[in-house]
Amino acid sequence: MKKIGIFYGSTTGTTESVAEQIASHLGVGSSEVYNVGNTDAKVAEEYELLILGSSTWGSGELQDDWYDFLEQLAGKNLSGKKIALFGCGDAMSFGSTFCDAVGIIYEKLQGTGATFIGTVDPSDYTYDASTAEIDGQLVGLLIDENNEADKTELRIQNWTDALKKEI
Ligand SMILES: Cc1cc2nc3c(=O)[nH]c(=O)nc-3n(C[C@H](O)[C@H](O)[C@H](O)COP(=O)(O)O)c2cc1C
Repeated sequence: MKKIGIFYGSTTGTTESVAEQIASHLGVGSSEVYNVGNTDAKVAEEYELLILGSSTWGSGELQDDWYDFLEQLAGKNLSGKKIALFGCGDAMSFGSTFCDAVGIIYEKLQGTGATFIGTVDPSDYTYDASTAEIDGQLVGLLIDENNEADKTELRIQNWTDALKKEI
């Protein structure tokens, strides 16, 4: 198994909780789970697989703590590393910007040389639009604790099972 670091930004704790659940499924210790609000992006260089998670705020914007971290990360050479994305959002109240932060991170890190893994079939979701959907696939795991909390556990289980096969 490759060395995995999980990096999240979370305003009310939802994405933090999902990050912890992902860690537990992948056997990643709590010392490898980082809040981007108090972490130097240099830490990411230590890992072979970066699992990056952000909730979406405003109207389709990154969670606040992500801005600086993402800027720093985007300036790095991440060739040879893999990146898997996840995010939390609300498909009922924000159906046209559902989990857009995931799409923002995906776009921003395109020039880093990293390989993205962990795409998800969108057919299990109902939303109007999301920048996380590219070419008919979601570029990461989307979680909606506000409306579909009952699906969260299985979504995390399926995603982490699939990730294990890609790493
Ligand atoms: C003011 C406000 C704006 C939001 N904007 C969006 C949005 O554009 N898209 C979306 O999918 N969710 C949006 N949400 C929902 C949050 O992303 C969701 O509640 C998430 O679980 C919060 O995660 P966190 O506690 O980890 O920050 C918004 C919530 C609030 C209160």
